[in-house]
Amino acid sequence: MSCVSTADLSRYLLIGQVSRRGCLYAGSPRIAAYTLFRSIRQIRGASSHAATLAQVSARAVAATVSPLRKQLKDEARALKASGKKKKNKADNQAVPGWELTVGIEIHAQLNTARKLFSPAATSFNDVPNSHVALFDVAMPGSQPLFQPDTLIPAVRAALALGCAIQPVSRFDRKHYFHWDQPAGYQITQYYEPFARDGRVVLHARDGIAPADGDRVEIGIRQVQLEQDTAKTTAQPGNVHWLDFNRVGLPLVEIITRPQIRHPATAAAFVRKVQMLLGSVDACVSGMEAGGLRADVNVSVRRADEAGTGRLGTRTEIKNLSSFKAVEDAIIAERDRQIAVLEAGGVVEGETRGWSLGSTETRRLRGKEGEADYRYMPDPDLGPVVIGEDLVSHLASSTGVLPDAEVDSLMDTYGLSSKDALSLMLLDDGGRIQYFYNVLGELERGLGLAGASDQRHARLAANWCLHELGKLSDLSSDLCMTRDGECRIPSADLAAILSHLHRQEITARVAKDLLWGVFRGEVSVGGVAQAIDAGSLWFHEISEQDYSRLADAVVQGEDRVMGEFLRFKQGKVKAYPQGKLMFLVGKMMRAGPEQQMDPASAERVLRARIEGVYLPALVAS
Ligand SMILES: Nc1ncnc2c1ncn2[C@@H]1O[C@H](COP(=O)(O)OP(=O)(O)OP(=O)(O)O)[C@@H](O)[C@H]1O
Ligand SMILES: [Mg+2]
Ligand SMILES: [Mg+2]
Repeated sequence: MSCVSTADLSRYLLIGQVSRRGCLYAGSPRIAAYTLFRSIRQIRGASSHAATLAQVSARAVAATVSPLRKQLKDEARALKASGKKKKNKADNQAVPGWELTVGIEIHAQLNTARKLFSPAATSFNDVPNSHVALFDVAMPGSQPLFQPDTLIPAVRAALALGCAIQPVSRFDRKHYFHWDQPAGYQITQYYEPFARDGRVVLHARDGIAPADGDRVEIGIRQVQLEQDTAKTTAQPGNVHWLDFNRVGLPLVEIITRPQIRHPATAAAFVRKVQMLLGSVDACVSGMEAGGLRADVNVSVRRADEAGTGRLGTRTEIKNLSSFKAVEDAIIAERDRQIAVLEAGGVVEGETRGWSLGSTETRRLRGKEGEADYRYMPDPDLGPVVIGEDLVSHLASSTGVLPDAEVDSLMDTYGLSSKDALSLMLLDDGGRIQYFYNVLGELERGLGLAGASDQRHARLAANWCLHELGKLSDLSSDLCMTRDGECRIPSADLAAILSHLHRQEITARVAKDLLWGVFRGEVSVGGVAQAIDAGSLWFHEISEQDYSRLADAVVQGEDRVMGEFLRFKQGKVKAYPQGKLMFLVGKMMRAGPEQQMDPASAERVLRARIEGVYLPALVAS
C-alpha cells in the first residue's frame, strides 16, 4: 500500500476526504466530513450545531439497526416468494468424502466504565462521537494510558473459558489502514497474550451436531486484550458515517484451536461462549445487540487426508453477528471450497464476507498474513503484570457457570434443558433474572418457598418464555434490563400467575391481563383491581352445567363417538385424545368461557363418555 503524504493525512483528519486513490481505501468512498469535525468539536466542547447533527445521526443509526428476528422473517418471506426450498440444516452437517475444519475468533466488548487506553467513558447507543479522547482519534502527541480496571472482566472471561492467566503479557501494534482506525494500527496482544490454553465443553443439549456425540471439547489457544474500531454505518451514495465512541473500547479476542468439525457445533460454541461471558458479567451484551462478533476460519480436506496432520487452506469470514449466520456461512463456505477443489482449482487464503439470508460468501480481500500486519511491540506501553492474588480473588468470586445453572434449573424446577437454555440466553441474561424475580414474588405470594411440587415454577418459566415472547416480535420492546425488570413488572406478572395458579382466574383472563399491563391499560400494582373492575374472577359453572354442555356437543358426532367405541372394543390401541379435545373445544365455545376450566370440561366429558354415551352405544 502506498504511503500517505502529510497533506493527504491532514485532509483525512480534518475534512475526511482523500484525493489520492489507493491511499486510504481503494475505492475512495466519501467519508461524511462532519463526522470527524464533530468528533473534534465534541472533544473541545460540543457546539449546538454538532449536537443537532449528532442527534440526527443517532436517529438515523437507530433506524438502520434491523433486529435479527425481523431479518429472519424477511428472509423467510423472500425464500417463500422465490419458491425455493431450503436444505434442512440438520442433514447438512457433513459432506461425504470431505472433512471440515473450523477455528473461531470471537471479539467481545468488555464490561468496563472506560476505554482500554483512555479515560473516555464507554458508551452504547449514546450520541455518536460524544465520548472520544484525543488518543482515541490518534491526535499527534497523545499517548495511551492503560486502564487497569479492564483486567477485571477480562480475567473473569478467561477464567470462565478455563484459561491459564499469564503473569506478564504485552501489547503489540498490528498495522492496517482503514478509516475506522485513526492510528493506522490496532493495539492488541499478538506475541504475549494475557491468557492461554483454555477449553470449552459443549454437550448435546447445547445444540452440537449429532455426529459430535454427547460432548465435545474445543480448545482455546489464547485470549488477548485489544482495542475496538470505530463504528461505520453505510449510507446511500457510498457515504459512510463514523462513530468514534466505539474506537478504543476494550475487547477480548478469543481464539480457538482449529478443532471444530461441524457447522452446528460452531454455532453452539459461540452461543456457549456468549453465555459463559454473561454468567461472569464480563461482557456488555450479546450478539444481537452487537457486543459480540465472530470471525470463522474455514478449511476442507479430503477424508483420506485426515491422518496427514495437514489442514486445508483456510478462508476467514469476518464479522458474523448471529449464531444462525455462523452456521449458515460455514455451510456455504465449506460447499464453495469443495466445489473449487472438485473442479481441480485451489482454495485461496482470503477474507470473505457474509450477509444474512444469502447463500454464498463473497470475497472481500486476500487474507492478510503476519507480514502484512507488521506486528511490533508497542513502545508506548509497558508490560501488564497480573498478580496471583487478583486471579485467585476473581476465581473464587465468580458466579455460577452456565452448565451448573442449567443442571440446577432442570433438577430444582423440572424445566426442560431447552427452556432452561432459552431463558438463560435471552436478553443477555436479563430473562433468566426476570424468571428468578417472578418466581421469588410468586413463592412469597403463595407461601410456597421450598415446596417440593414445582408446578408453579414451571408455570412461571412458561410465561416468562412463551407468553412474554408473544407480546411482541421484538424482544427489545420488552425493555428488559440485566437486573431482570421490564415493561411487565415482575411483581405484576407474579400477581397474575398467583391468581392463575390458585384457579381464581382463567388462562384466557390471565393472558388478557398480561396484554393490559404491556399496553399500560392495567396500572403498575393494579392486577387485582383490574380483575375486580372487569368482574373477571373465576366462578366456575357446576358439574351439572358441564354435563349439560357435554350432552349438547356430542349430538350429531356419531363418527367421533365411533372412535371411542373402537378404542373400548380394543380395535385401536391409542385413546382418541385428539377427538376428546375437539369435543372439549366445542364445549368451551358453547358455554360461558370465563366461567369454565378446560380441565374440568375434559374430566366431566371423559366420565360421561365412559359412563353414559358408550354404554348407550353398545346397547343400541
Ligand atoms: N487450516 C485451518 N482451517 C480452519 N481454521 C484454521 C486453520 N488454521 C488456523 N485456523 C484458525 O484460524 C484462526 C486464526 O486466528 P488468528 O487470530 O490467530 O489469526 P488471523 O485470523 O490471521 O488474525 P486476525 O483475523 O485477528 O487478523 C484460529 O481460530 C485458528 O484455529
Ligand atoms: Mg485474530
Ligand atoms: Mg482472523
